[in-house]
Amino acid sequence: MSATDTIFALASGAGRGAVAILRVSGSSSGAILAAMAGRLPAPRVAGLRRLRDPGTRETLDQALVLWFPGPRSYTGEDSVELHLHGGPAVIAAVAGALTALGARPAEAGEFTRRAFLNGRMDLTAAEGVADLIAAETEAQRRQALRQANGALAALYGGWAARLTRLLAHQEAAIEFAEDDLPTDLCDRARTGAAGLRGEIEAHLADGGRGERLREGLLVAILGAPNAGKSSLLNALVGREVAIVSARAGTTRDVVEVRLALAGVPITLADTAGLREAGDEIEQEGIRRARSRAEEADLVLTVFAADATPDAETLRWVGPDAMVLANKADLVPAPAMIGGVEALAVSALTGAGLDALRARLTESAARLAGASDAALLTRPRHRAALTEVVAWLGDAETAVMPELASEAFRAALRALGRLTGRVGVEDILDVVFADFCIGK
Ligand SMILES: Nc1nc2c(ncn2[C@@H]2O[C@H](COP(=O)(O)OP(=O)(O)OP(=O)(O)O)[C@@H](O)[C@H]2O)c(=O)[nH]1
Ligand SMILES: [K+]
Ligand SMILES: [Mg+2]
Repeated sequence: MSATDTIFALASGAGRGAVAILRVSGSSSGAILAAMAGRLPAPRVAGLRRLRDPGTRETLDQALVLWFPGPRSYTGEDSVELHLHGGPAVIAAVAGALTALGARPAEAGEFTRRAFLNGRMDLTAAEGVADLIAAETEAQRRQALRQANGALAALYGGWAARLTRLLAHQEAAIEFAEDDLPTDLCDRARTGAAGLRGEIEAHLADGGRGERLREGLLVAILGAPNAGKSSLLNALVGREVAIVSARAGTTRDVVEVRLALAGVPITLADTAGLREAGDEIEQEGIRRARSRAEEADLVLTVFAADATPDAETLRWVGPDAMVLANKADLVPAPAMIGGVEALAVSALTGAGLDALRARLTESAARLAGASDAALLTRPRHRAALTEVVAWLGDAETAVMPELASEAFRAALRALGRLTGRVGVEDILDVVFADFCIGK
């Protein structure tokens, strides 16, 4: 598999459709299009063409074709789009012709990988493209689109440029210590490092919202047997997803449903009622309930209003929990449980469920909702930036200019791994631009 092959792939969804789009990229794209369609249309303007089999000259389809000469294409290479009639036989015939003309099927992500390699986007933008395709909700779409359009690339690219400048200053201070360059270069680098570190730390202190929005929230419903957990799950999604019965210990496995609130995808998990008794199977269910609750971004801790709060469930009253007093139709619900305000609800009558939905929506928005800021979205981003912060701290406290220099270099490498680009040439450019050393 060579990166210089001409590749093709179905860009539209698989199966029957009105239109199917085959995308071709690589240096032979133009020649392949000419062999199949005759005259090339003007760049980036759709043209109607008969596509012919290169061997038999049989017409395979009448198609709209587009010609994108590089570098002004998605991949940066010469590219072609074929808008075909969307039947499987048409697609297969045209794909066969493309193969006969020397193109090969693309691997997963290969178009975007080429776009990255050709400098059309940085790594974070490429990730944004992947997220955009995977986006299930409005808020996810917005976040992914922003990243695909280069919001993180711009932010991190700006930091890399500043870091490069700091390194250049530091290097100049070492190299030209005898010359009449400003003697406070080291101090300036140190101050600059502290400023940059502060900005990156502020970016990191986002409560994990971007990552949570990308992955979706996990909300676990926890409580004693018969508190009404499964009834609540069903009432919240408006379907009989989980089995409800008057027998304690009905739910054994974790039952999960997907929903979206505030544009945030949520997995709502109903779990086995917490208690010491029960058979082996129920105990395994309870173990799973606890482990799901531990992973959860938010726990709905459910008590039955007509029962004394049990110690087992009271342990799950905390800062990441929302306390519910269910069965409020039976008795007046306590205002507080375990020292925390309890929301009175009834899965049976639906009372309080609107308030619960509003509280959940609020939490979803707070934990992961859409933001105008460019948020980091992957653990990879967090790890790299945390490393940059540590190196900047080292640069600030370095006892020798050479050590500060090394720390700046390491910070730049970490940032370069994040965006997928960093070069020594950049550093040389800045040194010469800033100080006119050859003069
Ligand atoms: N009156 C009243 N009954 C309810 C309410 N919610 C649930 N129930 C009843 O309480 C019983 C238990 O409900 P479930 O939803 O199965 O309770 P659970 O917490 O999932 O129970 P386990 O799965 O056994 O842990 C059923 O008979 C429900 O009909 C409510 O708000 N009011
Ligand atoms: K039950
Ligand atoms: Mg249940």
